[in-house]
Amino acid sequence: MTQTQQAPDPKIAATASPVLVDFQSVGVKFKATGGHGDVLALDDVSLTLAEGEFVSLVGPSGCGKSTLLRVAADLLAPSSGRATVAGQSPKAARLRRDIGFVFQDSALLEWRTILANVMLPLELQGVRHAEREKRALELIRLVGLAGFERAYPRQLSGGMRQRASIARAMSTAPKVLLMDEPFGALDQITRDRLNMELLELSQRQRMTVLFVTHSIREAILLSDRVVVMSPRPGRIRSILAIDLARPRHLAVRNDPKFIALAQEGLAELEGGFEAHG
Ligand SMILES: Nc1ncnc2c1ncn2[C@@H]1O[C@H](COP(=O)(O)OP(=O)(O)OP(=O)(O)O)[C@@H](O)[C@H]1O
Repeated sequence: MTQTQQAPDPKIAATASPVLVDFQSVGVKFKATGGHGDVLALDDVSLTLAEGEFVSLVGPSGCGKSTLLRVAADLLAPSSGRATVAGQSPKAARLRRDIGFVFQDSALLEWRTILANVMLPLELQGVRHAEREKRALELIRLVGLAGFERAYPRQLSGGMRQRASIARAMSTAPKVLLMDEPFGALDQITRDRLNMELLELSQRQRMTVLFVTHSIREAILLSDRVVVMSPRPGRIRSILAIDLARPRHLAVRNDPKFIALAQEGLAELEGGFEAHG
């Protein structure tokens, strides 16, 4: 295999802010099942996210993007290397509710109202009822769902459900938000709108976000850095620094700088395929 692995540019990785997510030579191997050999899903992935940074992972299907997120979320232990979140193990970070997770499917509890869904993590944390209701109502307003507190998930559109699941993930004021293709199932206009809202929210709350998407344009629109991964075994192929001014609006996609970055990102993705094939 002639795959090249560009070393991440230290200039873009280094910032003065503390490191919030740290992957050190992370490898994940899934054990053989039912006639299939072992699957090396991730190989030697090192990546750090500084506080307040928005980093996206892009790469072909099966390159290990979700696997990397699952390592940070303590849903999966790495086979080699280590990960820390907010200076502790992912498990400790999860128990302290320093991690918020948003999936592609909103994963809301259908039998609970939107308010009760958003309050759930606080309930598990033992926060008093009055306090958790106050916080949940604020978040519901923040994500643009005021008026739908008593609605059930099935009464909401896909975009509204994703807003609710973002509010729920933010309810414990996590230090790190992990988002796995949160807008992948939405139509383009709803997706654009939620991208704008997430841009604003992440800026305002100075959130540290690790975001998985298949769309290089979505990644560039939102991120400070875009990590391009190569096909299995997933490795970091290159890292693009997105030096577009903030606050950003959808119109930035017409900016020649944006177009050049999108071309570069696409070339990196295609290069990964060619090197692999
Ligand atoms: N629990 C598991 N057991 C065995 N193999 C797994 C398991 N979870 C993931 N894999 C394999 O690991 C590889 C990486 O999967 P992962 O879901 O992380 O990829 P991805 O980049 O997120 O893909 P997609 O873009 O399609 O969501 C894939 O080959 C997948 O089949």
